[in-house]
Amino acid sequence: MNIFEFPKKEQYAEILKRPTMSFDEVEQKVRPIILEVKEKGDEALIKFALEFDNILLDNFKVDISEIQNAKQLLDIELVEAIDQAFENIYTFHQAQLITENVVETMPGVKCWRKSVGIEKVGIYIPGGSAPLFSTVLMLGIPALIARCKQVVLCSPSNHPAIYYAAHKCGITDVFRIGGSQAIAAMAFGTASVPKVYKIFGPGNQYVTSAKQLVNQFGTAIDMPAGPSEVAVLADHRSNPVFIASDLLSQAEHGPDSQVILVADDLKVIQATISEIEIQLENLPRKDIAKLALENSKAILVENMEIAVDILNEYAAEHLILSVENPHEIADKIINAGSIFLGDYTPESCGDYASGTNHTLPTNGYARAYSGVSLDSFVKKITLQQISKEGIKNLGPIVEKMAEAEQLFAHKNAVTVRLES
Ligand SMILES: NC(=O)c1ccc[n+]([C@@H]2O[C@H](COP(=O)([O-])OP(=O)(O)OC[C@H]3O[C@@H](n4cnc5c(N)ncnc54)[C@H](O)[C@@H]3O)[C@@H](O)[C@H]2O)c1
Ligand SMILES: N[C@H](CO)Cc1c[nH]c[nH+]1
Ligand SMILES: [Zn+2]
Repeated sequence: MNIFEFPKKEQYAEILKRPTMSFDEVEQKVRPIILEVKEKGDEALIKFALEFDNILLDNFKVDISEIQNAKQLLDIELVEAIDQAFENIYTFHQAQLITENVVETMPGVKCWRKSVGIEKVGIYIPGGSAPLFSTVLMLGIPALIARCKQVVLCSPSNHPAIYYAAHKCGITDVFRIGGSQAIAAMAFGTASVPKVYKIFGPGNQYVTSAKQLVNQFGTAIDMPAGPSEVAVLADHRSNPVFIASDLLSQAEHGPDSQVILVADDLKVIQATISEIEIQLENLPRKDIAKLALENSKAILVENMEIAVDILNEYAAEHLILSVENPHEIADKIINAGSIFLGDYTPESCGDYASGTNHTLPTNGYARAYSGVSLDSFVKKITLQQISKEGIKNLGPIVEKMAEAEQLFAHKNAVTVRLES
């Protein structure tokens, strides 16, 4: 992890570059996969499962009995942990249900909205290097609350915890398919896999690029949620043991993950880097984490104002504010997927069980995108009703505007009513 001391503003972009492949580079690999699945359906899925996942499957659909009986294969403590995480995530997302007000914009002109769950959704659960069953909860729970009628789940992993979490969320359409081919299968549909309207879920660069590509063919997506990243802001009083553990928690996701430490105290940076070396040795995924650390940076700044500038430019997926006054700093952050305040809020808690969603925008997309929430699974339909009194109040305004746009049929739709 290289240290950059007091960088100038014009150096920020170079220092904060992500280690991911360029969009064109990944797209070149992914586009042919997508097109082959579109054209050949299940036949292409069988070929790619063998090529990329080394599995020979003739049936991708997971038997319902495997989903119903998965709990029995899990250790009881894990079942209890999943159950509690389910409760917390459910509670946080259910609180996002809002009652829409009917707004009277002019006397007799009433406008309102209703939320409707997207009928058919697809959720991708990463499973290439680790079976991320927590992601089933993060996507399955809001889909359940939104009352999406059909939820299709694809994952390259057949870990029973994925199936147990799916069972808890009422998901029965589960397919053992991974990577960009899974995204294409859900976008276009195949003989085995139903076509959906919107695809959700994190994944590696191939998965993320595939989502962006199928979006061009007309399937909606949540957002680009690629290789995990975290930025930590520390000050003189931060605990290097805590910070090192937080940085490593995201570094272990994959070699293309990135972690960033910003601090106004060189001693804290140095102590954190030493601590990373110590903690790394005990991690089973230390080789992966080491590679991610090669892409990672520590930045020494003059003060917290500059730190905030850098963090807003970086737009981290996760931002931990391990500082004396985290609320004050959080108020100044405008670009981040999810913010963790104080010394006792490790990002891992948001990854699994505090309640917030862990499917978040990476690679700087937090400048414009939000993470997954209940809203991601619903459409808001606007409704309006205008009374006879209302058309008298609003009609002349619409007539005037329609005439100015030279759209006389528009004007007439009002005029015939005003004259009736
Ligand atoms: N942003 C978020 O919200 C978030 C949340 C959780 C995880 N993640 C990220 O998800 C990712 C999970 O990655 P993963 O690889 O473990 O699992 P994954 O399920 O995303 O990808 C595995 C699939 O990639 C495909 N693949 C592998 N090599 C390929 C190649 N050379 N060409 C084409 N396809 C190939 C395979 O089909 C395989 O099934 C990590 O990067 C992690 O950081 C992000
Ligand atoms: N940190 C990931 C989001 O970037 C989510 C996750 C799942 N399991 C562990 N972590
Ligand atoms: Zn994580």
